[in-house]
Amino acid sequence: MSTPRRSTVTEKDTPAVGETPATAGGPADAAPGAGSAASAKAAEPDAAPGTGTTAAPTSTPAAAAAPAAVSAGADVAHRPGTAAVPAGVAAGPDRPGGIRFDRVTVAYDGQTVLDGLDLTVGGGEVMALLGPSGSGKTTALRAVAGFVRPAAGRVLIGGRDVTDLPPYKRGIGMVVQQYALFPHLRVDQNVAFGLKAQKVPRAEIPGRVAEALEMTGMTGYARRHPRELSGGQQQRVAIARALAIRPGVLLLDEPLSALDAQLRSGMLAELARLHRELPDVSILYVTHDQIEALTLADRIAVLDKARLQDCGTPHDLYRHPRTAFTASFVGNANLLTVRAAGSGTVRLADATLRVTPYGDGGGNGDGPGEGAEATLCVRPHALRLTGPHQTPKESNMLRGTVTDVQWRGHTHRLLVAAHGHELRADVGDLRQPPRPGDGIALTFDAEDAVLLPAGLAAGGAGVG
Ligand SMILES: Nc1ncnc2c1ncn2[C@@H]1O[C@H](COP(=O)(O)OP(=O)(O)OP(=O)(O)O)[C@@H](O)[C@H]1O
Repeated sequence: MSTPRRSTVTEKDTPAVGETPATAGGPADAAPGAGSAASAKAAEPDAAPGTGTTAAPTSTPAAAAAPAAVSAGADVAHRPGTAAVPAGVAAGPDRPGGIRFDRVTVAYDGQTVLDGLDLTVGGGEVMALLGPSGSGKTTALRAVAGFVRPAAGRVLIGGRDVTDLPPYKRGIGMVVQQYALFPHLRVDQNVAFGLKAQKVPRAEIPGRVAEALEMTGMTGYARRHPRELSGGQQQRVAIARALAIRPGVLLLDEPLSALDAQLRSGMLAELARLHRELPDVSILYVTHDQIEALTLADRIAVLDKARLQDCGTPHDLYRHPRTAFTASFVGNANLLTVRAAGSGTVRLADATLRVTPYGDGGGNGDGPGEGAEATLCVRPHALRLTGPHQTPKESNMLRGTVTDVQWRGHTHRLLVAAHGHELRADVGDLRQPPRPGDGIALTFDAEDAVLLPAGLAAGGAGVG
């Protein structure tokens, strides 16, 4: 997979990206049902009318069957005409094909839920959309699928403006959390569904179904019904169905969240393998699981409150978050309120700490003036345990009192009250871990301490 670096430029700076024809195997003009696995989250009640489908299953693949109805549903965004269009913060890698959000704004009943999204998913790239609940991730995906119409902006797939095209003409495959298989159809029939709708020649269909089932390891299950499959197997069938149409773009909306932890990790590896086998397929992957995003994505786009907050490679976002929000959402972070003290140092209560200043690797622009408040991001694993009375050569030492010790198998997570914050430190599996009440000292390197604009720093943040 490609590993382009994060960019702060807008699309204007990279005009060719996403504008050239797709190289992926997706049909440019798929027939109805081409996105046969294309159903929005669990069900698309608003996409169902007029589809001529048979009874919708509990986890309705309504959209799969009903693409044409989308433009008429209540789901269609109004055009308020007042949508803010902020400058984009990301540009994609320079590979043709893929998806381009050209300042896409989506509103429901006049309320903007996606605000001027300016983002490119390069040809063959895996882009994770990561963000808290309600941040607009699924809405962005649905704008690509054609289930929601932007109030402003354009969506391009493979360089072609698809904003006004119905879903079935977009050459997309889509997989959602709840599998959305037709319960009354066998596995092979489910997989064949989109191909028939796409009017693939009858003689070709068995081969295409077999190919998709093989790719997903489901060859032996062709004649079963969904109820005879486990959740993981059903999701494989849903993926097979999406792949059978040979889409140029694969949209995955929390595809693993209905699975248990072990299955999730297995399926994650499967998805990575599938992507290696289909290097031209661009994947947009909606998740709020940072591990999934870090594992699978070439780049991660972080959304919050309807806006793109940051975009970059997993490593870049993790090592050099630009905002406290990104730092807390991509990986775990201790976020400490500090004051700039000049010459690459900050003050945290009575401690002076050497830090990575703004702009060093992270592109945070000008640093805070001396005495100004800022946020310091230190990852839990960057903290090293040392004795309370030691005076190491490096200046970055925080003294505190252990408030809790959690054994996590390969690490001990220490919670430490220090300098007005509760720090989290992941310090390896200790033979003799400290106990609550013990005084300890933690040290860290300046390059592991990233200075960020002030904000979000009440005693640390992050998940896990
Ligand atoms: N059909 C709809 N009508 C009105 N509002 C909607 C509709 N669909 C989504 N919204 C609202 O749009 C906002 C963004 O929703 P969206 O589903 O895109 O968020 P998300 O980031 O995918 O969240 P989650 O992680 O919980 O799925 C939310 O406030 C949601 O309530």
